[in-house]
Amino acid sequence: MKESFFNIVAYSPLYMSTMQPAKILIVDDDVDVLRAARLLLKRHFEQVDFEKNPQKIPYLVSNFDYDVILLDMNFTRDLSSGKEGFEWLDRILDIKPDTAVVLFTAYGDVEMAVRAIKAGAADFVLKPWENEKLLATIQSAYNKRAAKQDKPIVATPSNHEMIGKSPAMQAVFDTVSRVAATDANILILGENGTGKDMLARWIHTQSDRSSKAFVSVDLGAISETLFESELFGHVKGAFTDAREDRLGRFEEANGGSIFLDEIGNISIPFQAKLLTVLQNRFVTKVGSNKNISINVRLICATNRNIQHMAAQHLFRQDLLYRINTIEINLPPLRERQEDIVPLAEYFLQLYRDKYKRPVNSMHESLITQLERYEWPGNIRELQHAIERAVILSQGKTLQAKDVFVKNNANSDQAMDTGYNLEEMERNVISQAMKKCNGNITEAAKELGLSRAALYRRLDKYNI
Ligand SMILES: Nc1ncnc2c1ncn2[C@@H]1O[C@H](COP(=O)(O)OP(=O)(O)OP(=O)(O)O)[C@@H](O)[C@H]1O
Repeated sequence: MKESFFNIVAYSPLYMSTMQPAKILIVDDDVDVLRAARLLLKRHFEQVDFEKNPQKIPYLVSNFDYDVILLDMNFTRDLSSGKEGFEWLDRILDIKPDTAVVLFTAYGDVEMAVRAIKAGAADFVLKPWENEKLLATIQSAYNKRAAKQDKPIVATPSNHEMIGKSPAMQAVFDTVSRVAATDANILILGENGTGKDMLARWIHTQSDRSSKAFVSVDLGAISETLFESELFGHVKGAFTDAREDRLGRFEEANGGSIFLDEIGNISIPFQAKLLTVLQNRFVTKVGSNKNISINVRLICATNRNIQHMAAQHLFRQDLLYRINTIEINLPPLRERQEDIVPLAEYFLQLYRDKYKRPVNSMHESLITQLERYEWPGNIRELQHAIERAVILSQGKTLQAKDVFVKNNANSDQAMDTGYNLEEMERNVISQAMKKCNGNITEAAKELGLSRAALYRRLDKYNI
């Protein structure tokens, strides 16, 4: 069948051993979005179809058993209200009530997405998306559906190898090898970008639960109104718009692991609710009085000084005792210098292959600068810097100027002082990140931005 971005291209699954057994449909009227999302998803999921025209949705949903539908909220008829998204969500759920619908949402439409979740959508993803987040969201939506249908649940794919030859990282790996197979609760501490999420996934894959779900929840991104419904689920009719029963994240993770990221960010009342669930080992859906027992391995993470928070009564000491049976500290990159070059080499290989660039080595002066720089955004910053440099590089050897654009290794004065607005925004964000030692939540506060908005800009500027 000829490939065209205006029609569905193929309904036949591609069977590959590394593929996840999910059938995905993407519906969006933006051809570039379709193209980019499909390119990414087809590397991970067995069948990825796409459709530009939403009118075809009823036919497709009735005839093909999609696990997950990635649905735009606005098509051309009505550019920004999201009304069409709601109508199509309703149609899909009328035809196949158990389809997991993930909404594509422009930044600024988050309130609307929250309403959509209450109306039965599985989740939402902000456009432009972060690849890892999009993959994790689709995986999680698939797992939710699989759990309802008794289908096999798959672990979230991890794209990367975990690098670390420094004594600090060797000690971390040693701890992980001893505790992964136990069911001990683990608390991972570390600045933003130090690899907490990656380590949590790694622990899961090393555990006996690896064939079951790994469910990641960013507690910092869940609004207070959605907290309980998101974590514990709700029953049909629990509130206006609750048109279907909703599986909570704990139930979704049953048998596997749940990763509660940014645990230091939840309010005291929700800390109490979480503690009750962890103590009793059952959840109660919003609107129900039935207890559902859960069997999950708990991994939590935070970039905040949680002991200090507990001392100041900002975090419940009893909850802290529950979650930190084993505490793992991921040191900032500046404290594990031995890892900088191996990581840079690893990312160089990764992006050279991904973008098919000729570059294959790093100049000595670049190595010196990499080791001298403080890396306030830690591994994420290094990864983005190398990715950008590989894309822009001309020759076979990566030079210092390719990585440290207008920014010499250690100094703040190295920031560009021109009047280009984008450059100025980039510089202000870099400075805020430095000032807050790479802490996204604090930098976002400092800049008057939401975390999501800051993440988008960090991505945009490859900071
Ligand atoms: N040891 C490592 N080896 C290779 N890549 C790594 C390593 N640690 C982290 N990364 C990569 O760095 C990026 C940031 O890691 P991750 O998201 O796990 O950090 P984090 O501490 O959870 O960040 P945040 O607190 O901001 O959510 C990811 O792309 C991850 O794949």
